[in-house]
Amino acid sequence: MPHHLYLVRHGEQIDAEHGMRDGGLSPRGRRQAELLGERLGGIPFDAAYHSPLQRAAETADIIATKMPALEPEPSALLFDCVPSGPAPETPSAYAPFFGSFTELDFEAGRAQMADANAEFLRSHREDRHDLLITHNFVIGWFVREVLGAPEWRWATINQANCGLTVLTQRAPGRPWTLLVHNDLAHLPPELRTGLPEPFAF
Ligand SMILES: O=C(O)[C@H](O)COP(=O)(O)O
Repeated sequence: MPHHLYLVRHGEQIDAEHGMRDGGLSPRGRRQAELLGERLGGIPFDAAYHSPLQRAAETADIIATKMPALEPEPSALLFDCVPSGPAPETPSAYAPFFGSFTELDFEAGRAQMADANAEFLRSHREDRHDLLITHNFVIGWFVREVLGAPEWRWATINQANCGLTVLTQRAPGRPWTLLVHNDLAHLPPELRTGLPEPFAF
């Protein structure tokens, strides 16, 4: 009775590099979403949820055009957030990264992600496939959670636009496993965007 949770980062946002807070997808982002939709087309999803932000909602709409039975719904649990702050054991090299956020960000983010984990990682008795279309930090936190890694590790787990990450629970009550992380096989090199470091693979 496996339960598969497919985590997808939204497609490339228009003007993201200029710091726009939210916006629609760029032409490249729309193409990323189309190709991801084609890749996921054969999966019998039970449900799909997306962050309410425009870049995630548009990605969900495009993916859904490839799967007419799928009706993605917005979920505030998938909103972009900062899942937690640094802890005493956080390596000092990460201090500048966390320094751009506030205690309020950390508090709200941790509460949101606790609710998101409780909702989307709960056990089901039947086979299940759920699709979540969300943000880089949110996916990093889910991966950290199932690996049992220290909280600050979410900041070091990154995904490209329309990269595919899959978490699986083989049966109710069994541990969640990381089956796939940031798989980009459906995207040609010119559509692999959204990671801070240059990458070409
Ligand atoms: O990684 C980040 O900076 C935030 O989570 C925003 O990511 P997004 O581009 O996936 O929305």
